[in-house]
Amino acid sequence: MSEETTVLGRSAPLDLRLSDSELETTRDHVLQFVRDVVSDAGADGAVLGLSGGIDSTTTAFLAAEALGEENLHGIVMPSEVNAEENMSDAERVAQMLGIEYDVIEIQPIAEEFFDVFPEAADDKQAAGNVYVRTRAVLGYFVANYENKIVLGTGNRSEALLGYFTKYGDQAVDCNPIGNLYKQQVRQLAASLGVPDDLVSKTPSAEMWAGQTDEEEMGVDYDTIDAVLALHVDGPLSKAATVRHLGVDEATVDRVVELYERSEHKRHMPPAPESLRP
Ligand SMILES: Nc1ncnc2c1ncn2[C@@H]1O[C@H](COP(=O)(O)OP(=O)(O)OC[C@H]2O[C@@H]([n+]3cccc(C(=O)O)c3)[C@H](O)[C@@H]2O)[C@@H](O)[C@H]1O
Ligand SMILES: Nc1ncnc2c1ncn2[C@@H]1O[C@H](COP(=O)(O)OP(=O)(O)OP(=O)(O)O)[C@@H](O)[C@H]1O
Ligand SMILES: [Mg+2]
Repeated sequence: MSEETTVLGRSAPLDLRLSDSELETTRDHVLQFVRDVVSDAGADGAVLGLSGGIDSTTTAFLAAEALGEENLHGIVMPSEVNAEENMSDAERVAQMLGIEYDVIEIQPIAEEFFDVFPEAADDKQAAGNVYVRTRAVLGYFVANYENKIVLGTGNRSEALLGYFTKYGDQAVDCNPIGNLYKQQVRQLAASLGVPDDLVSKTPSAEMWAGQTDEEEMGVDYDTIDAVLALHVDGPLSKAATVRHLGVDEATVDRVVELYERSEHKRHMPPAPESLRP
């Protein structure tokens, strides 16, 4: 029933790759999007966090092309939970593109938060979110000063699963790759000339040392993408999705659970309806 497809050297249950012409159209569409957001804001370029991961790398490649490397400012923000290799990859990306970048150590900033509320300092989710939100504050600090916008790096898979920190890495002005599933981000990255080791790197939020997205969510991205495309975004029922992909029902349930319970992250904070008394 299920047909295994190899995508960029990986085995994927559903091949979501774009054709060459679709890829070119998508690239042009994203480049125009970035230019429009910056010019509509009357901004002088954009700032983004560089993590050495595929999402920020792809976004940086696209934005450098859209805006010119002189108008893109990268910030690498290491903490004690970041692997050194990722931080040096982040610098490598900035150097490859020839963009201005700063390295800002955020451990001392996070420590201030941990010191003033030590009860939460050992809670890896709560503490991990402090690193993420600290980066957001710094991104806007630079953007305000330089009259730039903040580029987000969220993709469609993360957005639908709520796999981001509310008002953290999602606190941005736009998400250029926000309509692409993770599998398609990898494909676009490869077509843009992103080095293979970055294209195939294991995704990690790095909120704590050794974290990987797939381990935390309990499902691999290729399966997540397939369930999202067929069932959450698409028209297939749960049973048809299970049959088509050859996955068990619990896997589909898990993806749907992540989608449903993160609904609040995809909306502006609600207020009671106006009673107009
Ligand atoms: N139903 C509801 N209606 C309104 N608000 C609701 C809510 N449920 C929770 N909340 C609020 O949301 C908070 C929880 O959300 P949040 O603070 O985001 O925290 P949470 O979702 O618990 O953690 C963030 C998740 O995103 C992942 N992440 C973060 C950053 C980057 C990446 C990456 O891929 O790089 C991944 C991270 O690994 C973790 O799994 C609660 O403390 C509460 O304030
Ligand atoms: N140490 C860091 N320094 C600077 N920016 C960071 C750092 N960690 C995370 N970020 C920012 O937060 C974003 C969200 O992280 P996320 O892990 O989802 O993306 P990624 O690292 O680019 O790719 P992947 O999901 O494959 O690991 C990053 O793309 C980057 O913009
Ligand atoms: Mg990452």
